[in-house]
Parts: sequence; C-alpha cells; structure tokens
Amino acid sequence: MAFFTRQLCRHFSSSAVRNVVIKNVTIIGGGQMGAGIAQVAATTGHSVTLVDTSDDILKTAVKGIEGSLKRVVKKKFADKPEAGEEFIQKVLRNVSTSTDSGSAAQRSDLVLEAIVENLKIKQDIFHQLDKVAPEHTIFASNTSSLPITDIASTTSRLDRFGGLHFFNPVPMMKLVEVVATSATSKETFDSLLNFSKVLGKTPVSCKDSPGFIVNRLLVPYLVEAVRLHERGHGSKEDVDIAMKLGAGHPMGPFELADYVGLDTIKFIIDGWSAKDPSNPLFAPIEMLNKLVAEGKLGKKTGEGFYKYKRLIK
Ligand SMILES: CCCCCCCCCCCCC[C@H](O)CC(=O)SCCNC(=O)CCNC(=O)[C@H](O)C(C)(C)COP(=O)(O)OP(=O)(O)OC[C@H]1O[C@@H](n2cnc3c(N)ncnc32)[C@H](O)[C@@H]1OP(=O)(O)O
Ligand SMILES: NC(=O)c1ccc[n+]([C@@H]2O[C@H](COP(=O)([O-])OP(=O)(O)OC[C@H]3O[C@@H](n4cnc5c(N)ncnc54)[C@H](O)[C@@H]3O)[C@@H](O)[C@H]2O)c1
Repeated sequence: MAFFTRQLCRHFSSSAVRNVVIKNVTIIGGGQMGAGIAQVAATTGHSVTLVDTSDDILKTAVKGIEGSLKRVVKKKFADKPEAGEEFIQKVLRNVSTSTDSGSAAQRSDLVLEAIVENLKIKQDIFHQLDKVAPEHTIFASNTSSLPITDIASTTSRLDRFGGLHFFNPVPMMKLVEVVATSATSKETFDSLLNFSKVLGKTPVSCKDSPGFIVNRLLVPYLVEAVRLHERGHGSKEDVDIAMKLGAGHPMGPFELADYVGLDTIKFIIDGWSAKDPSNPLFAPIEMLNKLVAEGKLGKKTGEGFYKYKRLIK
C-alpha cells in the first residue's frame, strides 16, 4: 500500500501538477536582466530572492534596482515625492539577496535563471537545484539563444521547465517570449503565461526554435550592420543615425549591441557558430572579438563600440 501511495504521489507531483500560482520567485543572476526581472516581479507584489556569486555583485544589483525605481517614481509620483519614496521602499522590501541558490530554490514556486549565456553553467545550476527544489517548482531560463530543451536536459522536471525571455531594459520593455519545449506541460506553460501577464508584460508563445521570434529576426540585422561597417560602407555613428531616423528604431544597432552587452553577444554568436559552422552569418566578427578581449563589454563596463560616462542608469 505504501508503495502504491508513493507511486501515486510521484505521478501527481510530476506529470499532473496543477497550474502553479507563482508568488515566491528565485532569480539566479543579478546582472542586467536578473536585476530588471527582480525589480518588475517585486513591484508586482512577488517575494523575490536574487541570487549571485558574491555579496558585492548583489549590492550593485540592488543599487541598480533602486536607481531604476527612482526613474519610475519620478514619473509615477511626480507631485508626491514622499509617496514615491514609500513606493520604492515597499518594492525593495520584496527583494532579498543570497549567494546560496539551493536554499532560495527550496522556498520558490519559480526559479528563473538569468546567468551568463553558457550552456554547461546553466545546465549545472539547474541540475543542482532540481535535487532541492519542491516538486511543484517551475524552472525557467531567460536565455537569448540556447535551446531550452538542452538546458532542461540535466533535470528530472522536463514537464515543469520552460523559457521566459525578457527584453532589456526589463522595466521598460513590454514583451516576454514564453517558450514551450515538446515536454513542457500545458499547466506549466499556462502558469508562465499568467506570470508574465501579472508582471504587466505582453507574452507571446514561442516554440523552442533558434532565437525564438525576436532574436531570429534581430541577429541577422545586427550582424549585417557590423559587416556593413567593416566593409567601409558606413561609420558606426551614421549606421546608428540611419536606423533611428530612417527605420524608427529607438537605438541604432551599435548602440543596441553596447546596451545588450558585447560578452553576451559573443556568447550567442560563438554558440550558434559552433552548431552551424558553415553559416556565414556566424563567421567571426573581428571588431566584436577585439572589444571583448579588451574587456570593453559595452555600456555596463563604460566602453564598447562607444564610450559611456554613467555605468548604471
Ligand atoms: C553591431 C554588433 C553586431 C553583433 C551581432 C549581434 C548578435 C546578436 C545579439 C542578440 C541580442 C539579444 C539580446 C536579448 O536576447 C533580446 C533583447 O533584449 S534585445 C534588446 C531589446 N531592447 C531594445 O531594443 C531597447 C531599445 N531602446 C529603447 O527602447 C529606449 O532607447 C530605452 C532603453 C527605453 C531608453 O529610452 P530613451 O528615450 O532612448 O532614453 P531615456 O533615457 O530618455 O529613457 C526614456 C524613458 O524610459 C525610462 N527608462 C529607461 N530605462 C529605464 C530603466 N532601466 N528603468 C526605469 N526607467 C527607465 C527613462 O527614465 C525615461 O523616462 P521618462 O523620462 O520618459 O519619463
Ligand atoms: N543583456 C540582454 O540584453 C539580454 C536580454 C535578454 C536575455 N538575456 C539573457 O539573460 C542572461 C543574462 O544576461 P545579462 O545581460 O543579465 O548578463 P550579465 O553579465 O549582466 O549578468 C549575468 C550575471 O550572472 C551572474 N552569474 C554567473 N554565473 C553565476 C552562477 N553560477 N550563479 C549565480 N550567478 C551567476 C554574474 O555574476 C552576473 O551578475 C543571458 O542568458 C542572456 O543571454 C540578455
């Protein structure tokens, strides 16, 4: 009888999990994206634990969240600065930080990963967390370019694993790509879809195909911009001005690349090139490789294609 009950529980706890209402969220990675997602989740009343590898990084992340919230309240509470400050403190109370992803995951309905764009590191972290997270906990990755199926493969919760691809800067960008693998259950997908809506975002449904929707279209455009410049057909500045004034983009391709982070972009290009080496789209980009080798990673380090005065906006 005990055996039967155990089997029944196992069945219900894995394949027939009900929709999970997401309240407690662990976000792994307190960089640009993790901090932005933490801000939005905390603002919408979720209890958020932000995890990174050191307390210093986490301190910088929380400072970044506070800075971003100040920009939000400047608009939202234009005539009531005290109410604005109260709002900021209320949101910040919903954010705690930790360097221990395991204990954070134990209290979470959702573990959302936003660490470096490296398959092995992402797989390792989910493999560890799969052993300690509650059965009902949904895992999701914010990857820009890696197959969710590959990231999920080191876990035993393929039905409770999906993609939640946010856009940078998270507080301003309305879109979330919600990605289902062939193993993601409908309940998990619906929970992720609903979570995105509760965050105030507009979700679109995506298959686990390379680049999902946005990056599938955005990457060739960005690559062609840098090739055009390398061929001597336009300065960075003119290319950026052209795309802003001629195509209505809020940022030109070089500005956008600096904003995303050149290390992240290199991870994306190198990863796709390794999978599809004969595709000319992914041939090495000399300018990009040089800047990354010099530690010029874009806006976050103060220099990339351009130089910047302020590191944290
Ligand atoms: C060339 C190299 C090629 C190499 C190959 C390429 C390979 C592949 C690359 C793939 C990358 C994929 C990355 C990822 O997976 C997907 C992405 O995220 S792509 C990025 C998507 N984001 C964008 O496209 C951003 C475009 N930019 C904008 O929308 C705007 O510029 C902006 C960021 C919103 C800023 O607006 P601006 O008007 O320019 O500037 P302001 O500073 O005046 O801001 C306006 C308004 O917004 C408020 N605000 C801005 N940022 C924040 C923030 N972080 N927090 C809170 N508020 C913010 C600001 O306060 C202003 O408010 P207002 O004054 O108007 O009240
Ligand atoms: N930058 C963008 O515009 C953008 C947009 C959408 C999605 N993404 C994706 O989001 C992810 C993060 O990108 P980002 O721009 O925030 O990068 P980032 O470099 O700003 O931040 C990554 C953070 O992860 C931390 N980290 C690394 N290994 C860790 C580990 N084992 N445990 C805990 N923390 C760890 C780092 O210390 C760093 O703070 C990537 O997968 C990227 O492809 C990026």
